Amino acid sequence: MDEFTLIKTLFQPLQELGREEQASSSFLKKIGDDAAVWKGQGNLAFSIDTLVEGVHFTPDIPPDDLGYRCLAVNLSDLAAMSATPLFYTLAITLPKVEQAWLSAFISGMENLARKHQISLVGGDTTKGPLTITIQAHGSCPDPVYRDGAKVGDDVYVSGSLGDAAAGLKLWLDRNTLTLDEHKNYLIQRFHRPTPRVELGDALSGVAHAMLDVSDGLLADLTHIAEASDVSIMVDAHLLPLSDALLNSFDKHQAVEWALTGGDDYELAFTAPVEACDAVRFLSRILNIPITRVGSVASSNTEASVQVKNAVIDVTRLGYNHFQNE
Ligand SMILES: Nc1ncnc2c1ncn2[C@@H]1O[C@H](COP(=O)(O)OP(=O)(O)O)[C@@H](O)[C@H]1O
Ligand SMILES: Cc1ncc(C[n+]2csc(CCOP(=O)(O)OP(=O)(O)O)c2C)c(N)n1
Ligand SMILES: [Mg+2]
Repeated sequence: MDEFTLIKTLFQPLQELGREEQASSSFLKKIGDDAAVWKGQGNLAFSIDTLVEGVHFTPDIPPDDLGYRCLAVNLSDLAAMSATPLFYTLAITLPKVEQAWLSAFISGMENLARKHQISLVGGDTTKGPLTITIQAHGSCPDPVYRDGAKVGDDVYVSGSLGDAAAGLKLWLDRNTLTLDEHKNYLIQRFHRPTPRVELGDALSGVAHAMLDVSDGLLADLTHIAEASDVSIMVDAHLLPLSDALLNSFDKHQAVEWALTGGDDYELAFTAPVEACDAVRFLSRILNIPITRVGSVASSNTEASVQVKNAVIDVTRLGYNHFQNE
């Protein structure tokens, strides 16, 4: 059973058991998007993600980068809902308590927490194989879901794609390479992704559907296609590839990573053609590149994502825990 079948068949049924179902509907969204949305005093979005040594990061990642990364990937999920982060909880499992390592880990986390002015409000600490789980909570007056894509929408992504997958490769091979400025930039993009919090917030009322790119652009856009019952066409010629990536790897490799590599934590969203000026304006005032990479078509058969002009054979759409199990 693959990751998403497992979630759908085993975990999703548990979402129906809440007391609130009988009273009035207090959740705008439970399982199935980048975060759940609770409609209390204003909407609260909350999202949880775990990072496991050897799966999400290598054992020798600098601990300050790890602290930063753990919080960043969770804030990215809030951004993808157009939520503003408020507070977070942390569950950490450590093989041993090493003071210097922990101080560095905390400083990396603190760096990002200060930037977004969010406090840690609870958690859990245990001994065992290094694993970090963060639940991030945010206010969400006007959430953007995955299911709102409309036929004719343009499809956009923030920043550049493929950098993180390249960064992982370089980090693994670093002892056999000379690391120049470009290669160090790519490693940094893998270890310290930038959650697009301000952009996610600003896209509420503009984007029809949105998510963050964690597994790979094609895998993640498939979630929008399925939730919205549309097909998405991505033009590989339009993919935003950084100078650092193009300077360090050949074009085929760059395109493959941009389409399927994952770990970039950029936002992918759809918006109506009329919103094109608004998107351009946001890109300029926030100083974040935003690139149109395709469009939304009706799904005559099955909702899916197609790629044109791919210079590579697309054999997998992205990362999937338990793929082929
Ligand atoms: N063990 C679980 N129990 C309940 N819901 C889950 C579980 N694992 C994943 N989900 C839900 O499934 C959806 C997809 O999860 P995931 O692919 O991890 O999203 P993301 O890429 O945004 O982190 C989300 O709504 C998430 O909350
Ligand atoms: C050491 C290492 N090997 C491989 C990867 C690649 N990788 C691992 S998990 C993953 C997908 C994102 O993780 P997931 O747990 O699915 O995050 P979510 O989609 O829930 O945000 C990717 C691209 C990595 N980040 N680190
Ligand atoms: Mg997740």
